[in-house]
Amino acid sequence: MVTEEGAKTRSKTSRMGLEDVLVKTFEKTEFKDDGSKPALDPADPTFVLDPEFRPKTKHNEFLESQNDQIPVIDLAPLTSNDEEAVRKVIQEIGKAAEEWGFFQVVNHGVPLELIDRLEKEAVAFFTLSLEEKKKICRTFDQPVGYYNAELTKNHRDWKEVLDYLVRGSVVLPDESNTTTLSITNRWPQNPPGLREAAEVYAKSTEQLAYRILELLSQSLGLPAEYFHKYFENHASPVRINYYPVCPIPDLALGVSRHKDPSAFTILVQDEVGGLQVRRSDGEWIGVKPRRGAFVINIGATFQMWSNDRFKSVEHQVVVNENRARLSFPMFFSPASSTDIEPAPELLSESSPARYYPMNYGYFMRKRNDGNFKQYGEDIQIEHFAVNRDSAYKPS
Ligand SMILES: O=C(O)CCC(=O)C(=O)O
Ligand SMILES: [Fe+2]
Repeated sequence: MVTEEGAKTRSKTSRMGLEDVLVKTFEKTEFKDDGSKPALDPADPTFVLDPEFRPKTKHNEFLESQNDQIPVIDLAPLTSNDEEAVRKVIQEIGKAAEEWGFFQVVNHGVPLELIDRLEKEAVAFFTLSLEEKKKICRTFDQPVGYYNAELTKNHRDWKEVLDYLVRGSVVLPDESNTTTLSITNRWPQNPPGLREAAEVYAKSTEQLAYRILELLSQSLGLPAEYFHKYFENHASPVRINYYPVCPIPDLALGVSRHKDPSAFTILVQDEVGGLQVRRSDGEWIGVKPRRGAFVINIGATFQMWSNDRFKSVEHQVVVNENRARLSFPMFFSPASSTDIEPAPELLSESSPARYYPMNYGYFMRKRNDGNFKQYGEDIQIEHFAVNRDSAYKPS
């Protein structure tokens, strides 16, 4: 429900461009200010999805055939001097980004202990009382911290989150560059070790993200550092997702179907399972948990940069009645001032640009507006497609 207050804050949001910071939106529904309630109330009808959006397969159902699994890519050769093996990794990554838009990486250099440590701290945090967690509740002026009322594509998610920025803080200009907004991570007092575990995890994941960025560029035949310049002021968020046990797992989703707007997302999931990817034939394929592996998925930004060679693919999260689930996505995103367009080096007469340039900050703002049904269309990069009769076509 969007209240009058929600409408007010929405326009404030547009003005400030807060969405540039967080990939997902915030403060779209009001908190029930009742610390004694569970963080998610199964009696709340907003969790019940229309039949067409409900999950078709369970969190722990996976197809057996290897051909039905998203590719698993071993990054071990990157630390060797074996150029041929590195070339093979680049090729595999490019192929996975083109065919699936999703892949897993192993031997990636992020120590397993960092993941285990963050999992332990995250469980300690999310099992605190709602009242305690809400002490660092996300607000408009500080869109980082705890939240339990997120919508994805206008559907309520069965999840709690703790959002923070990889680089700790960011100063954002507003649209007219006259005022700035300073956002700084907010950490709970309890558990005392969460902050450090989260910060170390973010730094280590950021290094891996740069490595993946380079490999993706190389697979397109571009220099490894081609896209680095867009990330100098990146404000990529990490999201600690906690999906509590859900008494209505056939009716609700942890995260409804969506595509990420990031360049790509780099995610660790625990052993419970629940992430599902929509294959080109429409089938939802479960991503089998692999201890310590990172799941990488191409976001809208890289699809555009690659002029549709890479695919940004829909995914969703299925919850279950027996076990809570954790996942830690980092949405590796360019600075909000970046204009995204197909890389000119990839274009030719026979392969012209499929998109008009799109400002990343603008894209994020519009995505946010789209989450309020009455305010805006839920835009996708397709709205910037050259052959579409698009409202966003430059005049
Ligand atoms: O929890 C997951 O596995 C995926 C979460 C996700 O897709 C998102 O937060 O955008
Ligand atoms: Fe996602």
